[in-house]
Amino acid sequence: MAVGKPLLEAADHADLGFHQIPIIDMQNANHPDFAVRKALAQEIRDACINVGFFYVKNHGIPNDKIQNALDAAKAFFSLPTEEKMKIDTRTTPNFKGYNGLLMENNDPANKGDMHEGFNLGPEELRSTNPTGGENAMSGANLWPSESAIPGFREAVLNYYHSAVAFGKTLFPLFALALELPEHYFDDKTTEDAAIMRVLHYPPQTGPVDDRIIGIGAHTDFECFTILWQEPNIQALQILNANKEWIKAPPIDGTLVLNLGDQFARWTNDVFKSTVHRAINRTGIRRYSIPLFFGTDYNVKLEPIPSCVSAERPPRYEVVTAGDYVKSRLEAAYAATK
Ligand SMILES: O=C(O)CCC(=O)C(=O)O
Ligand SMILES: [Fe+2]
Repeated sequence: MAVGKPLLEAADHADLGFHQIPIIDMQNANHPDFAVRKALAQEIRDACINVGFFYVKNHGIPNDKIQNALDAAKAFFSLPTEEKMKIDTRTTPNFKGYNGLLMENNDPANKGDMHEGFNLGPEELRSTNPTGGENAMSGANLWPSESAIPGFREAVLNYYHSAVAFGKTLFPLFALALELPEHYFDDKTTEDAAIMRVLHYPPQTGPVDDRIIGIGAHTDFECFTILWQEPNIQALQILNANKEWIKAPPIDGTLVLNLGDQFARWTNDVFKSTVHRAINRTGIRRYSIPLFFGTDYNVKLEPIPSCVSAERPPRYEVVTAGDYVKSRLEAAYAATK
């Protein structure tokens, strides 16, 4: 176990053959005592170095907001296809709006993902970053009409804002986990660069083509993902270093937290962006709501000094967060075949 070791030493001794995903209690995320926050950051650090996934409990997102977002999702995906297609992602900049089954493909070895989704980003551009403003991911959200689905927008935005607020409390903890000043990411996270997806996975029963699953094997693009998954339905799996798929079942009262490529880039792979996929063979339709939180889109993903050494030289070409996210989205939407 890596507890207590300096950051790079812990990363060099990472144990990536995990079979279990830690559960971390976020009760003390804003505790007034620095030592308490630092201890929590240490727990997070070990999960980030060894697994790249953990569950969070006491995340503070109220249950009724989750339930209302779920009800909104169910109502939205029950709309007639032609209503949903009025907000087809392909008609908008930057993949907002609706994508139908198989319109996206997250694993280039596969044929397409067996889910449909509604995608949104921040409602307004509110960067205070000196490099802020228009960016690679700019573009308004595209909502279904209020008359087609009353209350959808409000329910989805209520959950979005709660999840963004929770996400904002995590950046200082990740900074402490990286032996950085607690507010290191503050000036890099001024615009809430968070994309959310409301997803519906139809059940796949009978013979299933292995190249058409709920969402193909992939890493996420941003710093971290806050994932709500529907209770009692097993679909999410994560890949360990021994190439074993480890189940990540929903656990009551928790959300899944996983790291994405932006953090792998910021940390020069000290934090792991772990491959995962979802397959719904339960016979029951499944809903999930991932929110992907990155650094401001015009910020460059440069490796932070505590994660670079003579033995660990920079591993990635430096690009802006926005260009990175956009290139990955373009690839996912181009790669259905
Ligand atoms: O639905 C899930 O459990 C996973 C979704 C996911 O991995 C994604 O949207 O990136
Ligand atoms: Fe993902």
